[in-house]
Amino acid sequence: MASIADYYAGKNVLITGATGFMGKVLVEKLLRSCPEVRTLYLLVRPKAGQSMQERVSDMMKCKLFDRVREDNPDFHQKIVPISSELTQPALAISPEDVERLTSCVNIIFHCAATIRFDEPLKHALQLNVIATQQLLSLAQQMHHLQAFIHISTAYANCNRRHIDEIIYPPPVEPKNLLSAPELRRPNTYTYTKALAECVVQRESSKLSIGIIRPSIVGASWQEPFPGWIDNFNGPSGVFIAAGKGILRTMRANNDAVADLIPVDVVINLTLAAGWYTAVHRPKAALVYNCTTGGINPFHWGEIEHHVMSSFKRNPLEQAFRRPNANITSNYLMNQYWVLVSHKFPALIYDLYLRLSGQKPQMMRIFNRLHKAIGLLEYFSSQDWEWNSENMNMLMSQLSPEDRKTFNFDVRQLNWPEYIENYCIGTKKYVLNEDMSDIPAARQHLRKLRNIRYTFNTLLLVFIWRVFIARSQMARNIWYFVVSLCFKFLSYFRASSTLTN
Ligand SMILES: CCCCCCCCCCCCCCCCCCCC(=O)SCCNC(=O)CCNC(=O)[C@H](O)C(C)(C)COP(=O)(O)OP(=O)(O)OC[C@H]1O[C@@H](n2cnc3c(N)ncnc32)[C@H](O)[C@@H]1OP(=O)(O)O
Ligand SMILES: NC(=O)C1=CN([C@@H]2O[C@H](COP(=O)(O)OP(=O)(O)OC[C@H]3O[C@@H](n4cnc5c(N)ncnc54)[C@H](OP(=O)(O)O)[C@@H]3O)[C@@H](O)[C@H]2O)C=CC1
Repeated sequence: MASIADYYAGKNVLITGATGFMGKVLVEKLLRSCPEVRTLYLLVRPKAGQSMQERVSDMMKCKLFDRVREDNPDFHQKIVPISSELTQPALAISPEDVERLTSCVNIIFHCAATIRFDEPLKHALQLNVIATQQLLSLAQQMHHLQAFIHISTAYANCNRRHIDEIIYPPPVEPKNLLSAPELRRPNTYTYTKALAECVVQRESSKLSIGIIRPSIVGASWQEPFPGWIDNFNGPSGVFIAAGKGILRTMRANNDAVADLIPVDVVINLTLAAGWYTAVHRPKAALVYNCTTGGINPFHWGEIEHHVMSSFKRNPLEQAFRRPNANITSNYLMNQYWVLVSHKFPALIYDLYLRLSGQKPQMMRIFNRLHKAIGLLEYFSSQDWEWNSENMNMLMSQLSPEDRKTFNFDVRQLNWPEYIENYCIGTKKYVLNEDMSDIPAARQHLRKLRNIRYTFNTLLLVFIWRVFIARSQMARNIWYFVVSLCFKFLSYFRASSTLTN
């Protein structure tokens, strides 16, 4: 049987969502590990005043593509951007481009989606469901299509505890989308991704389909280099906020499995699934739960520990406070720490900003942070069990060489090392901070520690003074404690003089 790279040789690949986090890693890996691939057609929209060509050229200049650039400086010749706005009728692809795509595309990777948890339902449906339906219709017109790979999420069925590699009945009949009475999901994202799976499954008699369900996608593990990450989504924003000393408490279950999956693992599995689907043409859509919890579990409590110690070793610049965050599943305890460790320092800092003639901002930052954290807590407070038989089956189908090149064996993942690289990745690639500034960042943390000691001492003295001034009993206790200390001191001094 052909190896994965041999299969992709000479193939025309269509990718949606190529400018996104996972799309970029997919494009990079295809170009690097399948150098004979013919053309990558990327459906891209103009955005923020940039044309689609400008966006794609900028993307290819990014550090992520350094290794590909080294291997083949002309790699951009294989990339053809196609203008498309997925929320428009017929995906807003010009008739000439439709003609071109239908005559040559061999495999489709559909990554585009809105992944915001607070997306208005109408827009989430438009992009995650209706655009998927339209892409499937386009796929059916393609004369040489061999596989359609849809990227879903492991949380599409998060209303269940145990999740098999099957498509469950939709939360509502997709045809009656806009009259949905209630979501029965924590957000519009998971709801619309569940609907999209049904829409995809319904075409599986006409197309060869694979559905990839990653859990919480994090920084790269190994490829193209460890720790690559470019956004604040999911845990990345939480890690950064904790590393900056802003986030000190969050509601999460220490003992619940943190089902993080490195982005390169997801992409390797996706490419392998594309190969398998095209070569074996399974009769029904195969679903691949792409998760770590059942294979190499790691828990939120352990993540907290490793994130904190990593940011103490490699601090972020200009931290607000020393990184020291705790997670708790207790609602009241969390509320207490929110008050003491978030709101109180924010108030004091905003007061300082006001007094120094600057605009207060900390309370606003905390309000946004609490909104974001509130949306994530559903996922960090409980666990799920995913069946990953198809992932294992796929691994068993790969040659030893492909198993190395397209490695998705998460049993080999060393979590502490991964988390360390992840935290360093957020520093280098999300915040664009230089590693050479670490000594200055450490110095800043020492300054913060001294400020805290001074503040705490002054606060203690102030409280005690107020207390002593008002209560005879407090004064008596104070004199008693002080005289006891003196007695102990003179006892130890006397006994040490005797022994000498
Ligand atoms: C106590 C700490 C210990 C650490 C250990 C414990 C860690 C527990 C972590 C738990 C994490 C659990 C995560 C579970 C997620 C599972 C989900 C299922 C997986 C998936 O299938 S999809 C991927 C997940 N999707 C997301 O994560 C999207 C969630 N985000 C949103 O929905 C919105 O961004 C949000 C949160 C509603 C905020 O919206 P809004 O206020 O409108 O802000 P913007 O998104 O427009 O962003 C504006 C601007 O701010 C930047 N930004 C965003 N977040 C942060 C941040 N945390 N810190 C700093 N800056 C941030 C953002 O990039 C934008 O910048 P621009 O320059 O682009 O304007
Ligand atoms: N990140 C995660 O933790 C997880 C992600 N997934 C799934 O993986 C896939 C990729 O996610 P991820 O890369 O993180 O998401 P990103 O938000 O980083 O990327 C989304 C992509 O979709 C494109 N897109 C959005 N709206 C449109 C539109 N109207 N027209 C054309 N393109 C559009 C974006 O293009 P543009 O640059 O123009 O905005 C971007 O390329 C999604 O299907 C998601 O559901 C699943 C599990 C976890």
